[in-house]
Amino acid sequence: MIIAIDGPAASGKGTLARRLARHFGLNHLDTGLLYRAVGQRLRAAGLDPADEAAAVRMAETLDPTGLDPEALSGSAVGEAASVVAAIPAVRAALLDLQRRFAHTPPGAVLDGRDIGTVVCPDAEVKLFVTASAETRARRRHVDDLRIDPATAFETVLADIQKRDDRDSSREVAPLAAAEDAAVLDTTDLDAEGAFRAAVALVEEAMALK
Ligand SMILES: Nc1ncnc2c1ncn2[C@@H]1O[C@H](COP(=O)(O)OP(=O)(O)OP(=O)(O)O)[C@@H](O)[C@H]1O
Ligand SMILES: Nc1ccn([C@@H]2O[C@H](COP(=O)(O)O)[C@@H](O)[C@H]2O)c(=O)n1
Repeated sequence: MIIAIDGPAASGKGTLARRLARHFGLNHLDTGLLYRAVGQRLRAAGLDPADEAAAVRMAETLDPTGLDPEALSGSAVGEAASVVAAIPAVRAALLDLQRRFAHTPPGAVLDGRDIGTVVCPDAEVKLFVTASAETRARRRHVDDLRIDPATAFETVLADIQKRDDRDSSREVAPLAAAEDAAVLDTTDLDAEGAFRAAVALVEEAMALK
């Protein structure tokens, strides 16, 4: 079984994907980490994330094993990831490995922006996880305060909105719900409520197969 989970920044898709993978005995891939790793490699080399040739080189030579979510967290890396993710050749370089992961037994939960639309259009289950920008920023602000206690809520909200705008408006594989995705709005759900709702949606989708 392949479960595709897409949604905007800080919507809770990663949290949900990890729990669903555990619950259904599937592998899990946070595809945002791939774009974050490319962005981070460019930053570490002192290069501009918009440098297309360098970004493609970094994507083509990326070792996807052992990426450290902690080291790749943070808004600066997220911003760089969003810039490299708008480059079609970067996306092309990362496509095969995502598909291979998805199709490796026993199956997988992948979360990102284009899983249901591009990476795994034939996924048995597709969820589009969302929440209001203010709610998402409040959740991410809690994360960011642990790294920098001086982080302002308004900065987190502005970063999220900027990233959403870029991810939704790019020409290739924009952030969008697949036509056959079930939309799960978690604005008024805590993580446990979102998980229960998602399990029900997965079981409903599988019962129809
Ligand atoms: N339903 C929920 N209610 C409250 N907090 C939540 C909920 N789901 C996730 N969170 C918290 O919100 C924050 C963002 O969640 P998470 O990292 O899963 O989002 P994401 O969509 O994967 O983010 P990114 O786009 O950065 O990959 C985390 O601190 C997580 O614990
Ligand atoms: N399938 C995906 C996954 C991610 N991106 C881009 O990477 C950025 C960081 O992703 P997070 O999930 O870790 O926030 C994101 O803003 C996207 O630009 C993508 O394009 N496709």
